[in-house]
Amino acid sequence: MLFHVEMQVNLPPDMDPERAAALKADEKALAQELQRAGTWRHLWRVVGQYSNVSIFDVPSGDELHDILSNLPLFPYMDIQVKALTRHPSAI
Ligand SMILES: O=C(O)C[C@H]1C=CC(=O)O1
Repeated sequence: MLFHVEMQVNLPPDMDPERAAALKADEKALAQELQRAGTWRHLWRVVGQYSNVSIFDVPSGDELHDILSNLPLFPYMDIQVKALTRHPSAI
């Protein structure tokens, strides 16, 4: 199943910079592992925002929830998910 996921990152302005850098490095490593595995199909930056638009390919919403809730930045993100299905006019 494909899912369209928007993640808005809201790190507290007073977060320790070393803690923020460590979270971002951990997030990057996991994001790249999931991309290599074909699970995180697309990852795009939204211009002018600390947010991304992503496409995930996972068997179920439960599995997507597990992945998203285990992201290091999860406690600091607002996430919106849309399940996708094939458009009848798509070629
Ligand atoms: O930067 C972001 O959009 C948040 C998150 C998603 C992938 C990653 O490395 O960080």
